[in-house]
Amino acid sequence: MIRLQNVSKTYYPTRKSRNATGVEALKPVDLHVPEGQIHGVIGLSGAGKSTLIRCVNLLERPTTGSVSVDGQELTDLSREALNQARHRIGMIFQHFNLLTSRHVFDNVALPLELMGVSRRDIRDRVTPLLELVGLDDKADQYPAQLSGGQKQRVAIARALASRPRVLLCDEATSALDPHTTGAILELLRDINRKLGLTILLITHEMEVVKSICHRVSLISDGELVEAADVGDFFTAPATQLGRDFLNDFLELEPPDALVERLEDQPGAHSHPVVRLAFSGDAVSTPLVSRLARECGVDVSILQAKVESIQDRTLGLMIAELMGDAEDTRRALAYLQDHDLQVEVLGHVQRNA
Ligand SMILES: Nc1ncnc2c1ncn2[C@@H]1O[C@H](COP(=O)(O)OP(=O)(O)OP(=O)(O)O)[C@@H](O)[C@H]1O
Repeated sequence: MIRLQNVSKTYYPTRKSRNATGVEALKPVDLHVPEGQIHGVIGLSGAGKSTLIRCVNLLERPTTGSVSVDGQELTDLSREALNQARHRIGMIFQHFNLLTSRHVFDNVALPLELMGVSRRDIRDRVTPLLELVGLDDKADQYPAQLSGGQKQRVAIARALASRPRVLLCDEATSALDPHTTGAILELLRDINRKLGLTILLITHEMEVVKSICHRVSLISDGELVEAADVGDFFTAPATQLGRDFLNDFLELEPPDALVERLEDQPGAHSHPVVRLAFSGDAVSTPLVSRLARECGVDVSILQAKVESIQDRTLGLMIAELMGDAEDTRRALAYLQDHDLQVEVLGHVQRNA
């Protein structure tokens, strides 16, 4: 449904300064979001998320590459044809971008007015949309009279007015409290299911990815460095940045007192400290007793938790494996053989 090929964006100070050094916000990226999927792009501030999503509806014109939405190449279109094509691409923003002088009904009606739709057809379209987003009793209120969550609901209804095939969400919940964020994400999931709408969203919050995305891409310094189904990403991120996002989200870091004692290299009397992630059958395996029985190592659990990521269960643990060098080596091999993700955080002297 959305296909970016070789899309890059360099910002130059002025239109005529292409020979000057610009800011390379997006390096050439490829991205494919199939119909009906919710795809999240996550990254740190300044990574290029907004630039990427704004290239999809050409709010930013890419410096290179092709952008195709619903089978239509957008970069070749005339201004008028592009305006037509944009009716099929709704967008919502972090700060809602509502017109303060129009009440709720007229905010939602705006794109239809611009399309020249009759007043009667507008009523027939806007009324069920307000019901869909749960604001049918607020039609005559002004944005200033609404909460943040309600404003975003108006923005969602407005984005849906032209019956788009695709919805772009630019940090749509970043200005909302956690409870309201949950409600808006629930609404987006509902819309995705009911209308079969394809959604591309950008966020810096793992909670958003965990709650509603089917697939996620990680953006860093203008590059898409990792892409995975959400269950896989939360179980075994492929990059260090992915692991950092996951660990921050799960708040699973070794205690500070232990970090200070960690050494990179094993010593004659040190033990490895490991971070383990396990999903599927491994969650219900009596791991600790098996390591003791089969490998002869004792396991000191420093932190552990179990998370539900959509339909998967993810177990996480930080543990010290205590035994001689040969036994701990066997224990690490045992864990890897049983499909656990094992990261050795360092080594700690037993009697330090
Ligand atoms: N109009 C612009 N002119 C010049 N540089 C820009 C422009 N817009 C963005 N940039 C630069 O491009 C890079 C990527 O910015 P972008 O806004 O896409 O990142 P982001 O991941 O959305 O960040 P944030 O989460 O903070 O909004 C940054 O270095 C930014 O300073």
